[in-house]
Amino acid sequence: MAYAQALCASISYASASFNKVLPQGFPQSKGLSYFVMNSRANQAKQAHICAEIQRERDPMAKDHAGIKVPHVLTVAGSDSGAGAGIQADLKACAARGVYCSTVITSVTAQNTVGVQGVNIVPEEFVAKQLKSVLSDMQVDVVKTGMLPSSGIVKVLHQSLKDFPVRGLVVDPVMVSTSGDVLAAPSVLQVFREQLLPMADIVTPNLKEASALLGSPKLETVGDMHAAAKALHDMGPRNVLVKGGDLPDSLDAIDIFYDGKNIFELRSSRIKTRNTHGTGCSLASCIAAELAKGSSMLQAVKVKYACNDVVLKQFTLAAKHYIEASLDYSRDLVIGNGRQGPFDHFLRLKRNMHSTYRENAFDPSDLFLYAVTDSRMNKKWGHSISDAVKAAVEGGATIVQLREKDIETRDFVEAAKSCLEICRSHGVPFLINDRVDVALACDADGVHVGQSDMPVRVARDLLGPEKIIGVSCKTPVHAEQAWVDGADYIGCGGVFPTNTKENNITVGLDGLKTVCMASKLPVVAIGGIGILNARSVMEINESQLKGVAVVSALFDRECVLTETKKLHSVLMEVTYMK
Ligand SMILES: Nc1ncnc2c1ncn2[C@@H]1O[C@H](COP(=O)(O)OP(=O)(O)OP(=O)(O)O)[C@@H](O)[C@H]1O
Ligand SMILES: Cc1ncc(CO)c(N)n1
Ligand SMILES: [Mg+2]
Repeated sequence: MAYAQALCASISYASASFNKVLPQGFPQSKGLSYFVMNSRANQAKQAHICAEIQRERDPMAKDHAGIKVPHVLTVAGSDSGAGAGIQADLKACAARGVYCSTVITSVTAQNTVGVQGVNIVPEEFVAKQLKSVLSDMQVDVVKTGMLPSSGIVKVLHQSLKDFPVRGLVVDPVMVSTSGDVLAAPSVLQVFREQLLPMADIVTPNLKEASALLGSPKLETVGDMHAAAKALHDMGPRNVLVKGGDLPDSLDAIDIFYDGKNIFELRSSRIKTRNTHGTGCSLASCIAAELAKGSSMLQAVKVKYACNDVVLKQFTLAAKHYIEASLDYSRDLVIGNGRQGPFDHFLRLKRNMHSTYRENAFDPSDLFLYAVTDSRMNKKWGHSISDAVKAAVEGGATIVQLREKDIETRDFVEAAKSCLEICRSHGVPFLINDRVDVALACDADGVHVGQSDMPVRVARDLLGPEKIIGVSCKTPVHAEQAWVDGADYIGCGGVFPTNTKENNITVGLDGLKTVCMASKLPVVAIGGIGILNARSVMEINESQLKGVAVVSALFDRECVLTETKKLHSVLMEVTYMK
C-alpha cells in the first residue's frame, strides 16, 4: 500500500512538472493524467487545480511561456555524500528558484568522515561539457567549485572567453574542511593569472585566502580585512573572505570588499555539526541571486560605479539563507563522521512545520527606511510611485506606504504600483496600519501603531511569512512586540517632527533605553535627517539597525538626491573603517 502511494505521488509529481513546462495552449500529457485519474480521481483533479493556480502565480512558470528562466551553470566536482560540490550547488539553486546546469570536473568518493578518493575528469571532456551547455542554454552566471587541475582552469578560462556570461562567481575550492586536498598546487598560479581577473566575486575560506595570497594563516577579523584587500588587487571585482572556520568567534563573520568599502557581514554562529558544504551552497546562492537580478545589477552598476551595493545585498541574502538552513538542520543526523550535510529545502518543509519562516525578515533591511507622505508628494507635484521609485533608486532599503487621506480603492492601486517598483529592486514593501490593503496587494507586511490592529491579530491574518513592525516608545512596548510575534520595532519620535501631531518625543536617551531592552531589531524614527542621522546611529546599540525618514526624503524637490545623500551618511557611520 505504501509502495502504491509512493508510486502515485511520483507519477502525479512527474505529470505536474511535465505539464508545467509545456508551452501555453499545448494539450496536457494525456497518458500520465489518465493513469492518475483512474487511480485517485478526486485527489488528482484537486492537485491539478492547485498546480494550475500555482502556475498562474509563479513568475518562474510564466517564464516558461517564452521568457527566460534565470540560469546558473556550476562547474564543480561531485560529492558522493551530496553535502558539498555539484550536489550542494543543484540543491541551493533549486531552493532559490533558479535553473542549474552542471559541468563535472571530478568525481569524489566522499562522506561525512572525509574524502576517500578523487577521480579527475579529463580536461578535454570538461571542455566538451562546457561547450554543450554554454553554446545552447543561455547561462546567466557561472559558478565554479572544485577545479582540480591547472588544465581544467585553462579550459574554463577559454570557454568563458568563447561564450561570455553575465556573471562569474569563483569559489576557489582547495582543501575540504576535513583537511583533504581538492586541487593540485599548480592550480594556484593559473587561478591568479586567469580566473581571478575575470571574477565578479571570489569567495575563499580562511585557508584558501592564505593559499591564494601565499601568506601565513588568517586568525583574526583584522587578518581577513587585509586579505580581502590583497585579493582584490589580484583582479576580482569583489571579494568575500568567509570566516566559517574563524576560531573563537561567536558570530559567523564574513568580510566583503568591493574595492572601495569593507563590510563585516555577521550572522549568529549556529551550534551544529552539519556545516559540510556551506561554502559551495553560499557561492551557489550568490550566483542564483545574481542570475535572478542580473538585469537590475547592470542597471544599478552604472549608478553606483564601483560601489557594488547590490552584489553586497545578494551576498547578504545568501548568507542569511545559509544561516537559516543551518539553524533549521542543526539536529539532523546523517553519517557517522565529524561534519554532516544540511538540508537546503526549507521551503518544501514549510507545510510540515508551519511556524517555520523561510523568508525570515532581514534586520539589515531597516538600514534606510522610507515612509511616504501624500501631502508632501502633493506639495512637490510628485506621484506616489515616482516618489517611491526615486527613494529605492537612491538607496532606500525598505519602503512603507503611509496614506492617511485616501480612498481604499486608490490606496490599493497605489500599493500595487509601489509594490512592483520595490519588488524589481529587491526592497521589502510594507503598508502602514491597513492589514486589509496589505493582503489585497500581497505586500511584504505591515507597520502598526500601539492603537492600530494588535500584532497578534495581524499575524493571524497575514500568516508567518509577512513582516510586521510596531511602533514602541518604552521597554514594555518592546517586550510586548516580541511576545506578540512582531519582526521589528520602530522607536520614536526621537526628535520633534511635524508629520505627527501631539507625538511625545523619546530623545536619544529614550531610544537607547528601548534598544537595550528590545529583543527585536529597532529602527529609529521621528525628525531624523541628513544632519542628525549620524548622532542617532552613534548611540552604538547593536539592536539599532537604521533610521526611518519621511520629510528628509519626501518633503524635498529631488527625492533621489536626498535619499542618496542620506544613504551615504549612513554608509559612512555604519561601515566605513
Ligand atoms: N556554524 C555556522 N553558523 C552560521 N554560519 C556559518 C557556520 N559555519 C559557516 N557559516 C557560514 O557559511 C558560509 C561558508 O563558510 P565556510 O568558511 O564554512 O566556507 P567553506 O569552508 O568554504 O565551506 P565548505 O568547505 O564546508 O563548503 C559563510 O557565510 C560562513 O560564515
Ligand atoms: C566535490 C567537493 N567540492 C567542494 C568541496 C568543499 O566543501 C568538497 N568537500 N567536495
Ligand atoms: Mg568550512
